[in-house]
Amino acid sequence: MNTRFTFCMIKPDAFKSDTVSDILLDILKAGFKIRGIKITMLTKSKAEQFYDIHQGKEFFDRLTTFMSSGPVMAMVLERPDAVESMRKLIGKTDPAQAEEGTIRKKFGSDTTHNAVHAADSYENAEREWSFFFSKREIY
Ligand SMILES: Nc1ncnc2c1ncn2[C@@H]1O[C@H](COP(=O)(O)OP(=O)(O)OP(=O)(O)O)[C@@H](O)[C@H]1O
Repeated sequence: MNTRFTFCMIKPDAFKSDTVSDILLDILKAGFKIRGIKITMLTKSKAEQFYDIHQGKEFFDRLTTFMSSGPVMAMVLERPDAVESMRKLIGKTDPAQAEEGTIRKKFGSDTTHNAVHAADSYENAEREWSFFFSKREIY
């Protein structure tokens, strides 16, 4: 298993130029290299596929409607211990409970509009970047 790579996505609520650039700065300052980057918009059905694991949960429709409501920035990131480092950098799911200085604390509003997604395992990271990138789009 390669522990140098992870997947991250800036969600539609944070897709404003100031916020995007601040989040990118936080990611770069944490020592990540950007190996793939793409701005796209998910259809409702693509968002449902991406969050398939949450099918049936109370928030599933809210989450997938929000995720298909505007542009997202998908990224493949590299640094040692990539998944753990990125999860630490984004903070807890609910911005109100996220640690000071984390991306969700600074830029998220609530549990749905929480600014960023980051993969929670190396297996999921690969599944998630394959959803957005072909091999030749990762440098
Ligand atoms: N109770 C909830 N109410 C509303 N939205 C929720 C709730 N729990 C999770 N979500 C949404 O679903 C996403 C995925 O949930 P998960 O439990 O995987 O959290 P996470 O791993 O911190 O977030 P992500 O997968 O986006 O990085 C969350 O980021 C959030 O946007």
